Amino acid sequence: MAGPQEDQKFCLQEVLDTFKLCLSEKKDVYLEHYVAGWRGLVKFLNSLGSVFGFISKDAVNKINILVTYLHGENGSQYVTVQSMVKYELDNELVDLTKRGSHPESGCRTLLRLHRALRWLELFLERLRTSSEDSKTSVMCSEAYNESLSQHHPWVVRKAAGMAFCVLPGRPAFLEVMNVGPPEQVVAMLGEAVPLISEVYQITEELYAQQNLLDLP
Ligand SMILES: CCCCCCCCCCCCC/C=C/[C@@H](O)[C@H](COP(=O)(O)O)NC(=O)CCCCCCCCCCCCCCC
Repeated sequence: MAGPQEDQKFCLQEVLDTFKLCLSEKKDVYLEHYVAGWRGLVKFLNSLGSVFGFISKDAVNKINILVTYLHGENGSQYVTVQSMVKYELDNELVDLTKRGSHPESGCRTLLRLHRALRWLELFLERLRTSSEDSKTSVMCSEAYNESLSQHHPWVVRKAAGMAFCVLPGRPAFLEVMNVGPPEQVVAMLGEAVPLISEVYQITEELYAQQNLLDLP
């Protein structure tokens, strides 16, 4: 469950470490580490202030759904994203075309986080390559418009846009990552972005193969 962890200080290294642990030797994605990565990111979001509360609340809600499966009686089926997809599809536990008796399947829940991971990848890449005076709010909304926003209704897009406006400037933003001087953050981002991108690609291919990219 999302415990007091979310109140602790964010550290980019920790998120990097969890995403490193995500991939098995045969490139399966471990759900436990995937959700741990998201927990770390939620900590970051919480440290930015209550304006982001509606976003972190939704992320925590989704993390908790997945953790409940992971620790539930069929937890062994949820060890990797690959095994989860197979198990839920084989047992008809996914609403495929419209919301029905399985509105909170692991597959549809993870898909929401997966789409947000693409936003993260685009945003962090912009942050990494930006100049000192670049605006985080612009980088954030560009990344959002290229990815996640397509899946959000107008009202959510509007609220997200308003929240982006109060993001701290680049120097303060890099500082909250608790890595050290900006050059060090940039170097760490150089390590983190490809990792995040690989986890994203593997999940994307799996979902595309199984026709799961539009789950309601
Ligand atoms: C750094 C600034 C953070 C800005 C976050 C950008 C993402 C904006 C997402 C806006 C989501 C609004 C909340 C509602 C979402 C739901 O409607 C929607 C659909 O769910 P449903 O189908 O169950 O109804 N949910 C979602 O799309 C999932 C959103 C999950 C967002 C998690 C965002 C975590 C951000 C972490 C920030 C880390 C910053 C990087 C630091 C290294």
